[in-house]
Amino acid sequence: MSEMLAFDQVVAGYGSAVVLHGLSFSLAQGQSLAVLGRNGVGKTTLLETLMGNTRVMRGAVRWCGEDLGRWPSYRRVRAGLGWVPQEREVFPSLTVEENLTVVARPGPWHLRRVYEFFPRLRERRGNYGNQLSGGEQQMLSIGRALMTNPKLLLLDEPMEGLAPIIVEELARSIRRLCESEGLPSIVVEQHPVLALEMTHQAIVLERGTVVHAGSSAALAGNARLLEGFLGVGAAEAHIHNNTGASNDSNDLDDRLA
Ligand SMILES: Nc1ncnc2c1ncn2[C@@H]1O[C@H](COP(=O)(O)OP(=O)(O)OP(=O)(O)O)[C@@H](O)[C@H]1O
Repeated sequence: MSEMLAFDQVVAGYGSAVVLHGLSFSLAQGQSLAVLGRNGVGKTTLLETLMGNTRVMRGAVRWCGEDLGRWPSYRRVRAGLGWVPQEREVFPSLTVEENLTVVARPGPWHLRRVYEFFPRLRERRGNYGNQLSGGEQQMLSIGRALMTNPKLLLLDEPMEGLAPIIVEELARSIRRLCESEGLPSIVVEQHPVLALEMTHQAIVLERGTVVHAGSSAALAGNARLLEGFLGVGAAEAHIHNNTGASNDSNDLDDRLA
């Protein structure tokens, strides 16, 4: 499989502060990646570096064979990087529909298709950004990234602060984007079990470097590694298995409202 993305010995940070210390990994075309690690190890900084928001001191970031070098963020969006920031950054004084159309770029994703993918957004099309629940805001943030017609979605803790039933629904949507719509993601997540279920490959960061890289399925099945790298014990798996992976859409509607 050909390479889609590679970080090659990247040293990067903010001002004089170095956060990524020679970080390397590569991702093949069509593959989704979970980026895992404890607090403050550089997961968000990896995404910020991909979007051109950090100072890269050494190394290279290659995207579809091109060295991104000093490309500004807007050029990275045009090249196919779809940024879904941790803060969601929905425009509060624009309607759902205006939030979507204001960033539209030509391609297979358009308003109708985004509404088909997230019917909830169609129902809320006339509501302002600040009138939405957390789950709806996250759908809008992902929908807005889809409207830029990306080749890769960058999701920074997409499940943060959401109710378990919404988390499961969003996880299904993100999986569906990759499996049915051919759109892979990089998922930065605090919940490793969930992130591993949503992705093909996984890397674990410690102090700004990669300390483990492999398939998500293999890591999910290795309790010793999970515990060692992330402190994830049987407790999290138990909690996760009880988050209500329900298909009850009425239940979901209630929780989204
Ligand atoms: N804009 C910034 N300026 C200076 N330092 C920053 C900035 N953003 C993050 N950092 C520092 O970089 C380090 C890594 O932060 P980062 O947000 O990438 O970690 P993370 O793995 O995503 O953690 P978390 O899960 O807590 O979000 C931290 O020490 C953080 O304080």
